[in-house]
Amino acid sequence: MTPELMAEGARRMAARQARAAPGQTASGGRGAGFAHIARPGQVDLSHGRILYLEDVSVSFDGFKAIDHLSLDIAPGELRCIIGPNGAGKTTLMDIITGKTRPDSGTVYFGSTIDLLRHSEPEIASLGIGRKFQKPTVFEQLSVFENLKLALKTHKGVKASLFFRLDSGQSDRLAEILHTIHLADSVTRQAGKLSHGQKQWLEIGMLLMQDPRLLLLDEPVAGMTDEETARTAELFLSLRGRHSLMVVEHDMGFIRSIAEIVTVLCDGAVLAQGRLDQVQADERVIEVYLGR
Ligand SMILES: Nc1ncnc2c1ncn2[C@@H]1O[C@H](COP(=O)(O)OP(=O)(O)OP(=O)(O)O)[C@@H](O)[C@H]1O
Repeated sequence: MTPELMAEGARRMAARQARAAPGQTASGGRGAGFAHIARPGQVDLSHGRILYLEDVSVSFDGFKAIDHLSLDIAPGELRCIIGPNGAGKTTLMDIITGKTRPDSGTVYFGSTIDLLRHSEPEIASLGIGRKFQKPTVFEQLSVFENLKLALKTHKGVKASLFFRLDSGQSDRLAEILHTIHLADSVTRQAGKLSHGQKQWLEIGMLLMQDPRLLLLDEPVAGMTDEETARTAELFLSLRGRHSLMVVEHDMGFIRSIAEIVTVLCDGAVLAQGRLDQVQADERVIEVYLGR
C-alpha cells in the first residue's frame, strides 16, 4: 500500500469510527485495535478491516461485471451479500481469491497484504478459504480422513492419510468435528453423507486450515430446513474467530444470520446496513426483493 493510500485509508477509518457506535466500524464489525505491529505472514488488523476493496472494476468483453465497487469487512464479522442474478457476487469472490484480476482498484487483506500481487494458491495459504456452491469432498474416504487430508502438511495424499496427528492436530480435528455437527459420523464414508452434511464437512476441511476469512457461495442451496437452521447456528458460532462473507439468495437463512447486509446490483453496492434497513430500501425492493 502506498503511504498516500495508507494515510487516506486511516483518515477515512478515523472519520467512520467517530461516526460509528463505540466498538463498531461503519460496516458494523468490531473496532480497530491500535498500536498493533504485524509480523511477516500475519494479517495486520490495526485499521479494523480484514478485507478492503476500493474502486474495483472488471469488464468481460466490454461488459462491466464489477463497477467501481468499494467494500470493507471487519475482523470477525459475518457479512451477508445479496443481490439479483448477475449482480457480480461470484465475480467479487473471484477477485478476492485471485481467480479474476480486476482492471482497476485496490484489494487488501488486512492493511498490508495487497491481494492483487498474489496468485490464487498464495491467497488461499494467506488465510482466505472459499467454499463453492457444490460440495467437493473425497467421497470414498471417511469424514475423519477428509479432515486429516485438509491439514496443511505439504505431504502427498497417501502420506497425508497415514501420518500420525500430533496432539494439537487431534484436538483441533475433534473440535471441528463437533463444530460441524459430524462428531457422530467420524468413520462414515463421505459419499454416504446427506447433501447438508457434505457441505458441513467441506466447511470443516476449510476450518482445518484455520482461515482468517471464509467466503461461502450459496451454502444452503439444496439443504433441508433443518440443515439450513443448523448451518445458521454453525456460521454464528464461527464469527468472531473467523470473518465470513456469505452470498445467499435464501432470505430466511439471511434473516437468521444477518448482521450487516450488502446488496449488490450491476456490479456495485446498491445498499448496505441492517437487514430491516435494506429490506425497506425502495431501490432494493425494486431490483431484488420485489413488492
Ligand atoms: N468470465 C466471464 N466472462 C464473461 N462474462 C462474465 C464472466 N464472469 C461473469 N460474467 C458476467 O458478469 C456478470 C456478473 O456475474 P456473476 O456470476 O458475478 O453474478 P452473480 O451475482 O454471482 O449472479 P448469480 O446470483 O446468478 O450467481 C454476469 O452478467 C455474468 O454473465
